[in-house]
Amino acid sequence: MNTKTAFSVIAPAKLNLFLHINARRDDGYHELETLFTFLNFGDTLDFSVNEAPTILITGDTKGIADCDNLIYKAALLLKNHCGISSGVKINLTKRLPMGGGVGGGSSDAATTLLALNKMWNTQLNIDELANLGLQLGADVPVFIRGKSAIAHGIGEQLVDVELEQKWYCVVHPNQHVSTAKIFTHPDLKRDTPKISGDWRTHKLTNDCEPLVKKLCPEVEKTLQWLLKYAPSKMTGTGSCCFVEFASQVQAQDVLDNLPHTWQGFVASSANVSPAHTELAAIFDQ
Ligand SMILES: C[C@](O)(CO)[C@H](O)COP(=O)(O)OP(=O)(O)OC[C@H]1O[C@@H](n2ccc(N)nc2=O)[C@H](O)[C@@H]1O
Ligand SMILES: Nc1ncnc2c1ncn2[C@@H]1O[C@H](COP(=O)(O)OP(=O)(O)OP(=O)(O)O)[C@@H](O)[C@H]1O
Repeated sequence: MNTKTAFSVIAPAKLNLFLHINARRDDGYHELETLFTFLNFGDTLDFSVNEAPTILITGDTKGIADCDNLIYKAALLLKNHCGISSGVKINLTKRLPMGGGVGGGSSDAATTLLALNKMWNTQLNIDELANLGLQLGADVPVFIRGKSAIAHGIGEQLVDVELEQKWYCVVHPNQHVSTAKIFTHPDLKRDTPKISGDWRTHKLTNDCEPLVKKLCPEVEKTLQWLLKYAPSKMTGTGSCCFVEFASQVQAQDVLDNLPHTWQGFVASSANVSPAHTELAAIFDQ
């Protein structure tokens, strides 16, 4: 049951509908141009009061130590930033593949910040939460702001866009791709010019795709297999690949035919993050 002391919230997946890398900065991060959308599919985080003043993480933590878990880090960051004495229990049901390019860890962190800001009544505004989130990862701010957007900078400068709702079949080829490994690889293409004018009229690619295909033949195989159905793309630094359709039936057909060695899911896109929609239903009634 959802009450204000015990409630569940989604940590949705994101897709990078394109991802251009424009330059490497002096601090090692990369200047990007990328289009983010959210999916109605993700992890579930259950929040409840902890009588002790500690942050307790349970569930599918898959061997991630508490001190490395982005959920724990997000809760601790907000607790320390706002001088909160309360604790919290957070249970994770993991559905998003780790190292899959669908932003699972970043989304878990963002949902934690958004939910605890309500539960602890810390009243930070979205800009403050996004700035805190950026300390945890370049992808966290878009999940905090919760709007489909084109991102610049390292992914934190966001301009909202309205996209048509689509259905996606997202396939995980059972490969973990390290974001850091791709961004430090000498063969990564890092010189795509910034888009001038309307992005919709440009050739939109994922600059990580050629390198990830080379390093990870299973990703190449997945992209090839998906081509039978529709133009296939990779999200983020991989390993997940996806195809886009107007209808759920078309996306489900791909999933139904998926080779057993891979996993996948079907989801629709949303211009507003489902985490925001769910939190509003719990707290803003
Ligand atoms: C590739 C994307 O998934 C696209 O949405 C994100 O930019 C990655 O976001 P993220 O996983 O939250 O990234 P972080 O945890 O901040 O960084 C992971 C690794 O990627 C590198 N990184 C990340 C973002 C960026 N714009 N340039 C980078 O070079 C960082 O140096 C780091 O080694
Ligand atoms: N709650 C969490 N969920 C998933 N990964 C976590 C979490 N906390 C820490 N991590 C670490 O973060 C790493 C990246 O996980 P994540 O699932 O966000 O990758 P990703 O989808 O490729 O991300 P991105 O698209 O943002 O690069 C994992 O390999 C794991 O070690």
